[in-house]
Amino acid sequence: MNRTPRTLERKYPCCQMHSQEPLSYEDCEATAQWLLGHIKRQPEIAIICGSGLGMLAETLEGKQTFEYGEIPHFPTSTVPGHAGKLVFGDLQGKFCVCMKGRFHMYEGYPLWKVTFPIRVFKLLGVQVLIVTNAAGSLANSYCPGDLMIIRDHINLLGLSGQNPLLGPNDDRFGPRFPPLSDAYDKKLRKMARDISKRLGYSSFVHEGVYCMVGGPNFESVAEARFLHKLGADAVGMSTAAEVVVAKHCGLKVFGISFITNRVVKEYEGEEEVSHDGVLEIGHMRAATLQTLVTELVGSIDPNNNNLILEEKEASL
Ligand SMILES: O=P(O)(O)O[C@H]1O[C@H](CO)[C@@H](O)[C@H]1O
Ligand SMILES: Nc1nc2[nH]cnc2c(=O)[nH]1
Repeated sequence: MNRTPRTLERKYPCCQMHSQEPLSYEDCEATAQWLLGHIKRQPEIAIICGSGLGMLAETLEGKQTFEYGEIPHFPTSTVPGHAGKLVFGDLQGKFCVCMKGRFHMYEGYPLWKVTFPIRVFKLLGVQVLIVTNAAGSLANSYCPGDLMIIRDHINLLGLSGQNPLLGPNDDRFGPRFPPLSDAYDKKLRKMARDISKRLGYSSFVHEGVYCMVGGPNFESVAEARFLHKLGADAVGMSTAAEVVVAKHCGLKVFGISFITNRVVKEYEGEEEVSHDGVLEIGHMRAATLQTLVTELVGSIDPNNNNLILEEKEASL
């Protein structure tokens, strides 16, 4: 039974989504077919731009842009810093699709809706997913403006029963019990580390563990200490659910966090985090993330199981 008050539904259309069944394989196919009917060829690499990191999409050549609202079954973006546009175009000679804005559970979307675009990407022919996000640092050595290659994640929502794969499994996407021990591709991580070295970025590019929480509030001091003790180096409100769905349907994944703030771990501290602050540092300092991701895309051969373009292998 739908218990969402009608006035709420009118104001926040995403509230309606809670009452719907997850979108089916056929719905994903319908969206993919609609997009394939409008684009020149199948994309090989998908990139999700995190909060305030959408400028990467602007660097694609021969851009074709779709508002989320015009794409069948697509949710709409409601968060500042997430433009709500799907951009197709060439980056370093690879045909890419960029989400300029992602969806979050705190917007009122169930996780199957948050992750719907990933399955559409798979059906479009995408082989590699690059996820980016804005995150707060828990590791003492990280500073705002640093980058963190994601080695692994703690999916706090998943551990407590909020998983995008809940419900009947459709084997056409992937297995009922997908393994997640190699979620963030080892070769892509090594490539990114090597590229960071070559670019002279090593002093501010780390590799660590991202923790996904539900949000929308930022962490209390006790929560921040708890997450740090759990083994998380950075925390945010996205990414892990997308990666679960990407791995389920067989995509290779690379993830990177842009550290926008230190998470407050001391009661005496004066710092206070805000979304405006997150966006501001993104605008000021995200060029390094853009350069690293662009170089990585240039080094990937999505059709080679080894993932590395042969001519680039020597220079890495
Ligand atoms: O993860 P992305 O979408 O980059 O955004 C991060 O920034 C927002 C908070 O400022 C939250 O949505 C958090 O998850
Ligand atoms: N949960 C969480 N998300 C963020 N996104 C950007 N910074 C933060 C943060 O400090 N905490």
